[in-house]
Amino acid sequence: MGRLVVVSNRVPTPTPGTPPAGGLAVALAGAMQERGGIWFGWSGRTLPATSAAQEEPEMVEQGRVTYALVDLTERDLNDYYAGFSNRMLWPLLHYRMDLADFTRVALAGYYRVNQLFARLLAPKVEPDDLIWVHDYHLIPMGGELRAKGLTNRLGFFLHIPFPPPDILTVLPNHADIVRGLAAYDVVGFQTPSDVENFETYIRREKVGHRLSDGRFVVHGRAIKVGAYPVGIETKAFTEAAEHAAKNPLVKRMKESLLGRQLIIGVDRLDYSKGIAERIQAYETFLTLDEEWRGRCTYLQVTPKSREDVPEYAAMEREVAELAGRVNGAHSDLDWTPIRYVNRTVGRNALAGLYRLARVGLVTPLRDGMNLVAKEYVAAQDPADPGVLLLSRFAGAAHELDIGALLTNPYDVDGTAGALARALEMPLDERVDRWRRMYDRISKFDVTDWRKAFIGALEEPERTTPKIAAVR
Ligand SMILES: O=P(O)(O)OC[C@H]1O[C@H](O[C@H]2O[C@H](CO)[C@@H](O)[C@H](O)[C@H]2O)[C@H](O)[C@@H](O)[C@@H]1O
Ligand SMILES: O=c1ccn([C@@H]2O[C@H](COP(=O)(O)OP(=O)(O)O)[C@@H](O)[C@H]2O)c(=O)[nH]1
Repeated sequence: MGRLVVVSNRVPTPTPGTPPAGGLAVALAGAMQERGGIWFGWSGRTLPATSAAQEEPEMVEQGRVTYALVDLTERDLNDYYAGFSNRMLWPLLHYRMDLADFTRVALAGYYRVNQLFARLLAPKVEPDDLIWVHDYHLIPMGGELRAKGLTNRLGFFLHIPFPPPDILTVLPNHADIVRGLAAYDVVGFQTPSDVENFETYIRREKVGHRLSDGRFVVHGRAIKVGAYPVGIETKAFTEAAEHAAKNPLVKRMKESLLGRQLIIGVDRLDYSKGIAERIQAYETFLTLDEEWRGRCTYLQVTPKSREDVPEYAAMEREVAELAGRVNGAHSDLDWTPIRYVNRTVGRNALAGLYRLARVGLVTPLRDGMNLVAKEYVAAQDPADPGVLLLSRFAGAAHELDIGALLTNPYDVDGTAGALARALEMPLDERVDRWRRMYDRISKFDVTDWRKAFIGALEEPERTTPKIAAVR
């Protein structure tokens, strides 16, 4: 069996005790420790803009994983990460054409960093290694590795949505981006809708078609394309929640509630997460359902994210002002409706907070998957579970629609009504809904996800991803 070489922009720096806030790092960390191999990517450090690019990655061994970490210059990081990845691809792939900002300078930086990564990684690769590249920052990486003569099996997984062609074609270089995907042997998306959008794109743009055996021909290469919804470490997360009552943060939180029902939201500070719309829905709920005033507390945990991107700085102000205004208008001397916290909470405490909460509010405007939704379900007490209020536009809704209360986050009044329904839901209905979701995330967890994708990469013709059997 060849080694696994994982490539992703975000590599959790192997420093014990620092929780990675971001689903990709969370999903891959366990999988990497279990299988072992090389994890290659950005170190999280920057070099001054005038420095030369790094010539050799820093190699750090930890357990079964060797981390190969590359520092980026400020200029490279700005053009590739803050620029093309997060001001063009991120908004566009989250259906936000209004926020997309395309510049040739940022595009050049995107290709420059992909070339740098390929140049530094290629010499470390052995002939039978499996290479698995992750996410929108690194789409051209496969083509760059092929250009260096690598014939290894190459897989790519997109953690964020793949939008319909009318949106994708707003990207001036959409044709090159899709040609980049054709360099891989397996391309994985989060949901069947993303696969459908990809198929519609290649058909409409006349660059490929689906074969009768299910594979796709794209730019003349036969590749496997499928939905591999990312999971969580369900069992470990449940155990963390069971033991979290002793956690000092969880204890303090519980005591401070004074018997009120807890509503929880946990999201990076990102416009895709619909935090402002969620706060508005909560305000509407408090206005319409006056009997709940003083009887519930909404905790919104929101670590800051991508602060160098102007749209994120703008929304940081917007959300803080909104939370402040709602608290100003509705607080009482002994009650604050929203606790808005801009800090990262560690995994164990988070598990305990989810378990305390009667409602998990997960209402993104658009999200590739959303691991918080699955973690909330995993953390619940089977005898008295909470209710997941989930946006129909989260990838997780494809799996958790069997038990969650689905909501349209653009419909503020509808979300407010769903919140009241969640808080008032009788125990037997809560148990029934939760059980169905819990079964699903237990039957298909992060290990199954990794095995399904790697199985397809190792034996593309013969492997049927487990997900196909479950749905
Ligand atoms: O690395 P950052 O810029 O700090 O952002 C954090 C991660 O955000 C995105 O996560 C996505 O992957 C999750 C796991 O598959 C998924 O549940 C979520 O819906 C996605 O938004 C991004 O795609 C990652 O590359 C970032 O590391
Ligand atoms: O304070 C926080 C906030 C978030 N997270 C974790 O960050 C991940 C967020 O992943 P998700 O897929 O929900 O969204 P993303 O941020 O990747 O878009 C989840 O595992 C959360 O538990 C965390 O550990 N601490």
